Amino acid sequence: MYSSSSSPDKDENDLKVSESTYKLPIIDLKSFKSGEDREKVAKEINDACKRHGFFYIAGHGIEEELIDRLDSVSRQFFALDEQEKLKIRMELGGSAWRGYFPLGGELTSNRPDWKEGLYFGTELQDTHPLVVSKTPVHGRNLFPDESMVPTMSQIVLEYIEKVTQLGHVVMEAIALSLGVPSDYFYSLYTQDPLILFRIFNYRSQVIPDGMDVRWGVGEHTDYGLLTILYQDDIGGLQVKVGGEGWIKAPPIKNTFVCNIGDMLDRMTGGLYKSTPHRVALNTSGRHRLSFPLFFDPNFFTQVQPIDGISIGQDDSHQRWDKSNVHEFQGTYGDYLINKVSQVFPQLKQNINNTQQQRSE
Ligand SMILES: O=C(O)CCC(=O)C(=O)O
Ligand SMILES: [Fe+2]
Repeated sequence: MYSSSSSPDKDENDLKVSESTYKLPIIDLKSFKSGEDREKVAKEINDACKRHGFFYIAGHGIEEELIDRLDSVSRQFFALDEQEKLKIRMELGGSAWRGYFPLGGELTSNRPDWKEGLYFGTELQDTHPLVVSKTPVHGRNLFPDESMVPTMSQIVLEYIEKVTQLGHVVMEAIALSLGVPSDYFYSLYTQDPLILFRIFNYRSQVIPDGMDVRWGVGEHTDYGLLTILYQDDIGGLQVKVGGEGWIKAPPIKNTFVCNIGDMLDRMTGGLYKSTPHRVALNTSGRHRLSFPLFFDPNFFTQVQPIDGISIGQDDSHQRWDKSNVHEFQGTYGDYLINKVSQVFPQLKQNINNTQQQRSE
């Protein structure tokens, strides 16, 4: 999830990406989940978040078989004719912000990203009060016809459910890593978290002449608390770590990549930074699939700094979006919609239309 980036012209795909032995840490959650060694894991998370804002998690308990099934139905979907895929295009999802967007349908840095994708979130029925009241980014998912991609809906919903549970566990570890009670985030922000889930396909193909495309996804930070990303074996994710420049975050079997978002940066007064990242153009000859799940504060909560943590310094001059996350006033929903409208002007339009209909 991202908004427009500064992406200066000198930022070519392979420029200054360190090939060195620098590695992001892998944190094994097994002993945290079993309760055996929570302090050790909390300490590792503390180090990782202070240094990079990115880490891998192993021992997460999500079955490989579920991920394989998700990968397989996603490939089936992206292999369909464009016409078929467009039957669930995002415009049909309205302000719920769900559905398919084609290649070039999302802008970063006012340039199209070289990816197509599917947008999902927590499944809410049309009768749910938040759907009845047309709350943005809440609603029913759009799935391909069962005859086209059998079982995709069940697999996606099962994956969202399980990775959301994992998100609660990682947030407990993050709470302990900050010296607050393990249920700190749950009790204040994530009892009913905002969950958005994407499936991206970064096609490996030559960019047509005249199209100004530089990245799979341009430089950005994520907006919420925690992103849990599964990526296939192709690679391309790059992370900007302080002092080191851009480094690669390659796929590691049986792990997820986690990174913290702007709201955790805000709550920790910048102690845990939301770290910029981007995805290089895919030239591997095979499609690259990635599956980020955004585990975010409840839409209606106002995200405040943790008691006792000093208010973060204004770092907007260094940030890709030139904004100051410490200064923001409003709910998480306000923050999100404002950001998202920059990449999907159409969503803002849908929300405005909905609000207008409501007031008529
Ligand atoms: O596809 C990836 O590896 C990363 C995607 C990403 O950064 C995002 O969706 O926010
Ligand atoms: Fe991201």
